[in-house]
Amino acid sequence: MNQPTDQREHTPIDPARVAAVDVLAAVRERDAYANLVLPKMLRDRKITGRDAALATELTYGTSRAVGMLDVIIAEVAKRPVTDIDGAVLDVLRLGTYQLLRTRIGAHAAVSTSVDLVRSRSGHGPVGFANAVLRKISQRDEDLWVQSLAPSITDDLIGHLAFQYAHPRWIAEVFNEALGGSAGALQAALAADDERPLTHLVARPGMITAEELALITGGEVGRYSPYCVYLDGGDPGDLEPIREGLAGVQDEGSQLVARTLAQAPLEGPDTGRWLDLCAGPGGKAALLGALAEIEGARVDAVEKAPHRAELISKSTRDLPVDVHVADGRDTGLDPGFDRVLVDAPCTGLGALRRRPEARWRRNPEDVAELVVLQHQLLSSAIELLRPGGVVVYSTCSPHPEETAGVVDRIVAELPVTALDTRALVPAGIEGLGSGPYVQLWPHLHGTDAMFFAALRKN
Ligand SMILES: C[S@@+](CC[C@H](N)C(=O)[O-])C[C@H]1O[C@@H](n2cnc3c(N)ncnc32)[C@H](O)[C@@H]1O
Repeated sequence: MNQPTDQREHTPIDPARVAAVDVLAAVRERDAYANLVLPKMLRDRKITGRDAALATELTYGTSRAVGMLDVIIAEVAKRPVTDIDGAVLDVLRLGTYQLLRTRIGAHAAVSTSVDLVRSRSGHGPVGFANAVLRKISQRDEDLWVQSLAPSITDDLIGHLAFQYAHPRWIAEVFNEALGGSAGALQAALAADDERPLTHLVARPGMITAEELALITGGEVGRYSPYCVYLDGGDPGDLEPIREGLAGVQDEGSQLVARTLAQAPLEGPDTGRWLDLCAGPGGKAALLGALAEIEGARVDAVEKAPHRAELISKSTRDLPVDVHVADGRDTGLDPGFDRVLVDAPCTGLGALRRRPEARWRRNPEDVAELVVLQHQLLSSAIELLRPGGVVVYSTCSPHPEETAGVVDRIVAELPVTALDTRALVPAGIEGLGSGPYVQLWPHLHGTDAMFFAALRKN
């Protein structure tokens, strides 16, 4: 059993809360990613079973809600959170999350938090932390939302953003992408605020989704023929994943790769496929498995060398050639039949899987990304043969980096937009008015992936 970092006091603190607060500190101090730090910490500290589940729920839940928790903490502490010592703030956030968003009793939430403050920061801030958390415990989440969120009648978007713990600008982007429907916005923010299922991909030709579901105890996915849903547990422990027969991949991403592999071409498929932004290799691995079945080969381009290495690992034994290059100037011969541009983007569609990301992104990030996305898609079309198909995708529903980029390219270059909705498996509802596809967590249970298929004239 792991022990708390400081044993000055007699109360042993449970390993789950110690791990959670250590991850929150890493996120705050060095911009770490909670979903990378926590699994490693659990393994290193041999935290398993219920303790691991609790640590995961507390860490990710607190990270997702942090902006909302901070407003409540600042109100009660009567000072901005920037004036609170970081180590104390981490514990206050963790304690407030437990009080407002879990079924953990108020006494346990407050007393474990006070113990954590004492063990990490000494006696000085104990009284302060105790008083703040006791006061927060006097109301439930709904009452805090009522008293601190913008008014529902004057500022509906601001209200929903607060209620579902999203920065306001992101709620505005979702609202625009959803066509201004308040009901849809509420559903989208609520779904984005929940713990997502883990999605596995059964690599075609190696294992079927049915076999993978049987081995893992998961459930076969609704839309992608390769998908299995898992509710909890560390997928890294699963044999089919360790053996490379399966991977972790959102079902929406699986549909993107499948669409590229199956889109109808004009003229024969000569077997030259390209993934222009391939790191860390999730889609390249699925494309590689599909290429093997079709007798094709995939060139996988990635600018960052360490991410290119990850592609090599995930595509070992598959017909995939990895190139460290800039997708805007690859040096590869043109004439590809199929090209994927899974563009670098804001990631606003995958916020539920990257707990702290919503509080890190800025609206200013978008303009620069849109320039890069346009350049990458132009380059892809240059590398494509006439009659070939390019699929442009983002894990974002932001109108500027999705339809905005594609519409401009269609107006500028000799390409025709295909009805991408017709290229996904039958029976997926809620794909909108087309021609592109926008998936949503609240409608499809996937990340909010956007994708558009274009054919070169
Ligand atoms: C959204 S991610 C791709 C995810 C990948 N397709 C997968 O499924 O695992 C975008 C990738 O593009 C890379 N990238 C950024 N700028 C690039 C450029 N100019 N040329 C090629 N790759 C680039 C990033 O390093 C990142 O790995």
